[in-house]
Amino acid sequence: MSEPFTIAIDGPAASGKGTISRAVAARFGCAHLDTGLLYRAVGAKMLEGVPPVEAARTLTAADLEAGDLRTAEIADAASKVAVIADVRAALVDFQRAFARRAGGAVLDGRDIGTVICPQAEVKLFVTASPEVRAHRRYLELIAKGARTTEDEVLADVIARDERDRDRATAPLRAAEDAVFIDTSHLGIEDAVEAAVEVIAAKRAERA
Ligand SMILES: Nc1ncnc2c1ncn2[C@@H]1O[C@H](COP(=O)(O)OP(=O)(O)O)[C@@H](O)[C@H]1O
Ligand SMILES: Nc1ccn([C@@H]2O[C@H](COP(=O)(O)OP(=O)(O)O)[C@@H](O)[C@H]2O)c(=O)n1
Repeated sequence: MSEPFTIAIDGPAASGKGTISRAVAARFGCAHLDTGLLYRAVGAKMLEGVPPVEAARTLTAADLEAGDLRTAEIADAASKVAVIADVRAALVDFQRAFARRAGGAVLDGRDIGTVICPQAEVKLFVTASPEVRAHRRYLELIAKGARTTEDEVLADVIARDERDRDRATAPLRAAEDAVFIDTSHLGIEDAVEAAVEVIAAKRAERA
């Protein structure tokens, strides 16, 4: 992809959007931005005592690589700072510039197809049942040595989805022109193939 070509991938917690995004970026040779990491980095700073809006306005690349941001505690903090309109506003320009870079870009998050890149050439909305998502996230967390239970992870996932769907600014929802991929009964390879098919068809339309 030599011209800007934006692929927006949204969906609830642990639906598989990051896995699909990384694979799609590798397949089409474009850059990938996990926008959840921006909110996680701001959430982590809030837990250290930095006011969230200040953290968002001064975020650096190093903050995105600071330790393990993929913990349950930081996920919860991320969804709390993500409710604050000024936090979201501080992160918009960076995401939009990334989306239009030469060579194409894949961004995954909650509001990419609706707010950050409403003009994206491809929009996907990745879903799976809460139980399937919690199971996958549970396996991921215990593999890293976290002490938790599947019930606890399910409660966290449901609470975070509700906060993300119910907030006033840029709530989690599918864009009207998004293509849905339900990964509840799809393995990783099949989920990636489903996404690749949609993207390849859109690229062919454009050629
Ligand atoms: N289709 C799938 N089948 C089984 N496991 C999956 C699938 N997609 C993702 N996973 C696993 O589920 C976990 C969450 O996936 P991830 O892509 O990080 O989700 P998200 O980015 O939506 O939070 C990871 O451990 C990942 O390997
Ligand atoms: N574009 C985005 C990305 C994430 N977020 C917030 O950041 C939190 C963490 O996002 P994430 O994508 O890392 O979470 P997972 O889906 O990987 O569990 C979400 O629950 C949202 O509250 C957001 O509001 N907008």
